[in-house]
Amino acid sequence: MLLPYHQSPRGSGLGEVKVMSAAVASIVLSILFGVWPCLGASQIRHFQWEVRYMYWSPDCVENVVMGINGRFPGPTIRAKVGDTISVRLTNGLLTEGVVIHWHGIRQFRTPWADGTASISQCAINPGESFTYRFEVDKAGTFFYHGHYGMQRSAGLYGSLIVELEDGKAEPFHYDEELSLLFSDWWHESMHEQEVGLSSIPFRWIGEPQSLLINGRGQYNCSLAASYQSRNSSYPRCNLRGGEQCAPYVLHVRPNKVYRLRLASTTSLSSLNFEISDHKMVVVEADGNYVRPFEVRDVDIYSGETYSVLLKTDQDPAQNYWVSISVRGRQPATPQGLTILNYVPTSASRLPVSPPPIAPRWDDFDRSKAFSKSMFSLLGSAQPPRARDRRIVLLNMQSKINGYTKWSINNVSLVLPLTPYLGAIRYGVKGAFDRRAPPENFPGNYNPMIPPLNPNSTTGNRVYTFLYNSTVDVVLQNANALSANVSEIHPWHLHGHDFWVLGYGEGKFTGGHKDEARLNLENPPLRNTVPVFPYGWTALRFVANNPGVWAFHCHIEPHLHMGMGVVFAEAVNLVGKVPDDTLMCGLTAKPRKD
Ligand SMILES: O=C1O[C@H]([C@@H](O)CO)C(O)=C1O
Repeated sequence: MLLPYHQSPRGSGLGEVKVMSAAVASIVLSILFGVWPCLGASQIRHFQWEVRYMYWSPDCVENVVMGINGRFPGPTIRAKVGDTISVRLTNGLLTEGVVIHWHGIRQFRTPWADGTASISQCAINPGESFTYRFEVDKAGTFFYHGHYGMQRSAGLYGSLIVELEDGKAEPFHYDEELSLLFSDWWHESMHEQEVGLSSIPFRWIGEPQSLLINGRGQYNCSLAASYQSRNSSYPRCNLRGGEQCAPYVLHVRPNKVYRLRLASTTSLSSLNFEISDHKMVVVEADGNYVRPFEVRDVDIYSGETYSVLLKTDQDPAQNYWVSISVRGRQPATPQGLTILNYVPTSASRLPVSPPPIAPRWDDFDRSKAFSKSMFSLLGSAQPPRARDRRIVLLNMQSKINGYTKWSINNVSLVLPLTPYLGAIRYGVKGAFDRRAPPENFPGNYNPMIPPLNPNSTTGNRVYTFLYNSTVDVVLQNANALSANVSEIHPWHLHGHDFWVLGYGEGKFTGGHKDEARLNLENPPLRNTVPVFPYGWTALRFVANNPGVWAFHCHIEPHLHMGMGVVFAEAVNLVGKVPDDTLMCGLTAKPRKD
């Protein structure tokens, strides 16, 4: 079929092959798929990607990473509200499946494109291709990443930025923008990590070797060596600038306002982001506007994104440090560094003072204060006043047959072989346990001490919500297996944004005291939220997106160890689930003789 394709004026991403006009796109789509996209200036943005392992040196040490079209991190997708993204993904991994999740995109009417293996689709086999086609209906800062096994730890991720429609303005002013994708990096492969987590005795992955900014870090050397005390062991990095591990320098012009788009795709680490001598104003979180607030540094958990405004109002003859540091776990990883360079000052001129000193890793009150200073921008959607249902999810570390696991209400998630979406949509029997999962944990459970009986079970049941009902989820943190240990868990919901109603200490009882902590006036909308040690986090969402959706701890080893649940709503309203998402388990078509 010949179509009048033309190059996108903004189509800069490698792998973006062609852009069809809206009119042609809508006709083609309606013929092919029976859907009618809105007419207007929206476009279909086509990308052709191949995922492959390749040799790469993210932190100056050669490893293999999962690259896309020969790049690490993968190419940035830029689109406008209303556009349709179409990514033809070829699995060039030699012997393993792959899927890609579009983190923060709600996938209205396309739940099969959510990119979650065993939930929304079968993993794409080596050598095969699959097309992710979905609409981006909301402006904001997003990213994408692998969602099969621990492929995010292998480096399968990149940025996804959705701009406002032409003619619409953000509720804040800025001159330019820069995008920073944060990640953590191990020298041990994702497969070794998975084996260790699934072994007796348990082998924890440990802290990362390096923190990466836009895929670049420096192991065993420091950009800031000249400031360090004499007993520091890090030598100066000998970088010329063209290396894969050379820092991504932020070049800025004086007296401008920059929108920095921050996204954390870390496997494990909670981060603190700071730029020396500069304040920032937080304006967006997970694709939602927040009431602007000024900060010196930003806490960012795995799965979260922010936009912050940075005024380049410091001495333009100097350069400044940009740093990310580990929070929430005792750090064993040097801070990730790069330079804010005031053009035309030479980028190789080192800042006058040493890099910012990170807040103490266990100053949880400081972390909570940051999270609690987030409110939605005036005029944002408010939550329904009343809930229809409330579930409480206890986050517990547990044991199953001697294996170390994470469990929710005493159940550790093991995904079924047949993806839920097709299994539920077509009523496939025996695909998973159809009984309702536990809505709460026993009243006499004390989350402040290690579990008295650490043994839990595996399961794959689904929390099913009535269409358009208002659901409250309370995440209850607890003591882990060891005494005096409770960790931060950033929880990410697929298919929805939720309002963060509030945070509390200790055990959630649902009494007046707890209810009084809930903000129904201007809670921020997000898709990822932390639950702090020994505390609880309450959130509310409307089950308005027909499909099956993962809700899980975004710490990748924790999800691997079972720390997630599955939500479903109105699957009967889901359109025809594409055959190529169903070619495994019980939805694979029987062979005709
Ligand atoms: O899941 C985890 O396991 C280890 C520790 O609890 C047991 O070694 C750790 O720090 C985690 O976050």
